[in-house]
Amino acid sequence: MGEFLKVLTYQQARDLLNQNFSWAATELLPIEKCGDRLLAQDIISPENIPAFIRSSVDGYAVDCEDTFGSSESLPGMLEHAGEILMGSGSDLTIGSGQCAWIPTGGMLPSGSNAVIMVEYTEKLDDKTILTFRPVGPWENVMQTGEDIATGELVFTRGKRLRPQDIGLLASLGIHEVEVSKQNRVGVISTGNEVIPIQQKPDLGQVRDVNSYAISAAIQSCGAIADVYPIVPDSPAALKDTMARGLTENDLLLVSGGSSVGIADYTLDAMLSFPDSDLLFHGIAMKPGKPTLAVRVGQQLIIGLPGHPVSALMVFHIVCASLLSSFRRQTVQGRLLQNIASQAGRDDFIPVRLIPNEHELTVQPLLGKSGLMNILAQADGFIHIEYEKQGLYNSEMVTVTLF
Ligand SMILES: Nc1nc2c(c(=O)[nH]1)N[C@H]1C(S)=C(S)[C@@H](COP(=O)(O)OP(=O)(O)OC[C@H]3O[C@@H](n4cnc5c(N)ncnc54)[C@H](O)[C@@H]3O)O[C@H]1N2
Ligand code: MOO
Repeated sequence: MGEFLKVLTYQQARDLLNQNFSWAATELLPIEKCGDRLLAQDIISPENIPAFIRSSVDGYAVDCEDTFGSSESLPGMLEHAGEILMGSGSDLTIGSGQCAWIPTGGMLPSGSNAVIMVEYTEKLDDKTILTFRPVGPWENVMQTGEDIATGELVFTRGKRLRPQDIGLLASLGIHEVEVSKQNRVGVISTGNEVIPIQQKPDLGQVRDVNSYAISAAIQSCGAIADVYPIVPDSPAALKDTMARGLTENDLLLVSGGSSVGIADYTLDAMLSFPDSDLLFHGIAMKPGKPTLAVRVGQQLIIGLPGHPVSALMVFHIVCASLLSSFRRQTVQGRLLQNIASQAGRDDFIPVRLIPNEHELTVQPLLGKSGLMNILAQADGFIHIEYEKQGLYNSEMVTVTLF
């Protein structure tokens, strides 16, 4: 039986993993395939949006000065000089005292600098329009480049593309962009007691929770999870599956067997690869103490604790930043009870949020790391820092949301 070697704080562990993991290569993809992908290039606008001065309403294009002084009781009178057609430029020019019908999105004719909405006008006859209120300069108009100007930095490298971002790229006519290739992450569960979820466990057996929970977490980071069949407590079988996992993936996550028990072979199997280097074994955090990581050549194998709650929490806190720059949202709430902790380790405690009239209250969900239901009920988690010995009832705390 070994000892925990090279114990780090969770920040040191996270930094070390980030230093030893490189982004997958990039690929050029059509924007319709880029939802949720990470941009691998800056996007500079090649043109102005809008490219011409556009009306934002249906109405009449006018020189605003010609509407000054008009009111319900004393309407102004303008000559109807023509109509702007949608989707084409116009050589119409508005002279003094004239107006032209313009649809929403139409291009303003020269001589006009505002649009009066149709509901504030009345057609007296084919040639005459009454105006019942004044409009100011550039009222109801979108200026050239008002949305985006030529040469403007629209997005920076590393940004996750959301539907509205894809829409903006479409508006600029950018139909393909360089994005990071999706990382492939191998997921291995190990343990003689762990069985496929389709089977009914005998006494002493448990269904394989980690393969499913961890691969869902990997997918939520935008990466591809590659799940391997459960490996029994056999160093040779573990090494075989890890060897396959390393050739087929960018990163390997192995859950179980990471502690120091007699059947905990994960570390030995990792270190049996030539060119392997132990980055850490043990993190001063709860849950997650037995977490370990080994670099094999240019690749990483991370050993997550077997307990499903620990495995998932360690993934969120230590591993997720390898795959995604996405930061989880936080909210503030008032703690509902004292929580004791040990100085010299970071604690992460699942919590439920209870909305109150004026603030959120935070109910800690305390229990052992094997209790998956705790995490399923949690809205997020709170952090008790390394040097603290606990948190007090009624303290305001920051909750990181799942
Ligand atoms: N003497 C000590 N014992 C333990 C320590 C310690 O510091 N000293 N740490 C404890 C902590 S904390 C954890 S967490 C566990 C982690 O141990 P392992 O990573 O070696 O995991 P196993 O022993 O293989 O499994 C622990 C537990 O989780 C269940 N398990 C494992 N894999 C799965 C899976 N894929 N799906 C569902 N459940 C799984 C397994 O049956 C065990 O019950 O070590 C403590 N011990
Ligand atoms: O990783 Mo362990 O949860 O501290 O049970």
